[in-house]
Amino acid sequence: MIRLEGMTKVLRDRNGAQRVLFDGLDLAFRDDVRSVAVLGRSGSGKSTLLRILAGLDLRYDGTYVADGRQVSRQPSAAARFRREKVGIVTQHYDLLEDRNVLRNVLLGVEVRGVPGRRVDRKASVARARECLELVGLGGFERSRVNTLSGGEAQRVAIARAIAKDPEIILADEPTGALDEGTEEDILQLFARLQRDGRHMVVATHSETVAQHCDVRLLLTGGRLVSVE
Ligand SMILES: Nc1ncnc2c1ncn2[C@@H]1O[C@H](COP(=O)(O)OP(=O)(O)OP(=O)(O)O)[C@@H](O)[C@H]1O
Repeated sequence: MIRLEGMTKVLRDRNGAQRVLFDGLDLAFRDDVRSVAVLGRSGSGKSTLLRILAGLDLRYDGTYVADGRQVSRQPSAAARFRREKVGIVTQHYDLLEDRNVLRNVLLGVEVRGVPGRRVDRKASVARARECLELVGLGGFERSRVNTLSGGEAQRVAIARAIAKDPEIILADEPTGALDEGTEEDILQLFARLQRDGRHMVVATHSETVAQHCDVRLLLTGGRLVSVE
């Protein structure tokens, strides 16, 4: 489903010095693998890797293939790929504070809308409500985003990411703000999405989250290595 080959990315720090973040990194899902946990020290590049997989960061060398097709580094093609295939839970949630919870999740549903085709607003609202129920936030539809706790905001971000039923779900520390019970509920939801055929890449520092993934990889020295 997802394959990265020889991915190299070089950064420049504030002083203009070069730093090789990814150095010929390879990543491939075996047929039986639905979820991959990416572990690694702070600053090793986990979020950057997810941004590349999402088609948000296009400045790298190497090959990225998803669903048998090379993902273009041309911005509009990458945006189309993202719109059609990817749901992403970012580390800082990136919710829009001027919209209520329902409208934030609706952004995830309607982003898949094909340009020129009318959006079925009623069906979109029903889907957004369903996703809020799935993350345990039924009843929060009208809440303002800036009144939410960290864990509630994180679950809104998860609801938005899964709302369009994407083939690839990318999640950056998706349970970092959740208590143990809520984390377990979200991990069960992720397991269900995988049983339904979705693929996930999860960046995490949590051993619990990593153990719920099929494969665990450590990002170190600019490459991914297998860990138990
Ligand atoms: N646009 C950029 N320009 C320069 N450096 C960057 C840029 N984006 C990220 N970095 C640097 O790249 C490194 C990797 O960052 P990234 O956020 O991917 O790490 P991470 O493994 O997700 O860290 P954490 O576990 O703390 O979230 C960091 O040292 C960061 O400062």
